[in-house]
Amino acid sequence: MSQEPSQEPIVPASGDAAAAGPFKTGFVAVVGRPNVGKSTLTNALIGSKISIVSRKAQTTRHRIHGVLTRDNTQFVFVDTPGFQTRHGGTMNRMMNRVVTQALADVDVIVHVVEAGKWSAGDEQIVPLLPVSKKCILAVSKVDTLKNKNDLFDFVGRIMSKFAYDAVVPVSSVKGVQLDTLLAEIEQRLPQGEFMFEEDALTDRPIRFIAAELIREKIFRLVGDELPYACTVVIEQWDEDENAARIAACVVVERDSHKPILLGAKGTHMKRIATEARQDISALLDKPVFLEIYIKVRKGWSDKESALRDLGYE
Ligand SMILES: Nc1nc2c(ncn2[C@@H]2O[C@H](COP(=O)(O)OP(=O)(O)OP(=O)(O)O)[C@@H](O)[C@H]2O)c(=O)[nH]1
Repeated sequence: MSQEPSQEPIVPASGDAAAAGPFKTGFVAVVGRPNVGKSTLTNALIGSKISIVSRKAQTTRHRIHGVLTRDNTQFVFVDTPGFQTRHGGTMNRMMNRVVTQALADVDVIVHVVEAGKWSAGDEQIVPLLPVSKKCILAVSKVDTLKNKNDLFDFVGRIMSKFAYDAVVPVSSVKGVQLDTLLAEIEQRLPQGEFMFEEDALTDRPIRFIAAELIREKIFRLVGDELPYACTVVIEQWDEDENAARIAACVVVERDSHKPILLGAKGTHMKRIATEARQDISALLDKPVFLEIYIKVRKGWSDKESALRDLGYE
């Protein structure tokens, strides 16, 4: 994605009582194995599921997930794809490279692990954590724990693997300790002027977000059966002030993936399309007509060029 050249630093509007300096700002990466709750946590921290445009200053090579501005602090959350453990091949290597690069120049890393569940996937993340960075261990989904005392042993074992700067047990679903986690991150951000407008949430183009919303529905509904085997491409986008007509194509790897996506009598696909349409409609603030097609493109996830065509870097 192209980046705007740096402009004047942005400071909160004068007259805002909370806005007297010094200001803190920095990049925060939320990492962890798939399914530990990274996206849910990041969204809960930012406080909005859908985030739209409005980056002003500062060149960055990060992909911005969202920006949270609280009083004198701006948290810039950057995207790092899940560390893939289930799927071999080119896709993994590319993904892992992206993770390592993303970690190299952020200010704070939040390593998310799921309460009571440590697996080989988590183990693979530890050597990727740069020792020179501030790193916070967030133990997610604590609402699922039957015995809270088990948490002490669990955390103790993880702390023996890496010198985390802080540990915060959280539940994104129940809103437990999210403020504590933000405070721990904030403490470790460097001083600096804000890089984004205060209401900025992300720099992703709206079509990309629409495709992500569709992909999210697919993963929610059939993710276990279709791990990393599909992507979404927006093929048509006609929008006027009254409505948007969108055609999206879901690309899967095998013929056998098609019926999984469709579900019995098309029920899965219907639900995916309905939920995605509602979200995109809320995002655009107008009615949306959404058509979703399925295409089979054999072996696409193992071909770097095909991946690039589909928008992966
Ligand atoms: N009970 C409970 N479930 C949660 C919580 N946070 C996330 N989940 C669930 O855990 C699952 C995975 O959450 P995601 O946020 O998609 O996890 P992720 O780490 O971003 O996953 P990848 O995209 O595969 O890397 C979803 O079904 C969430 O609803 C939580 O605090 N409590």
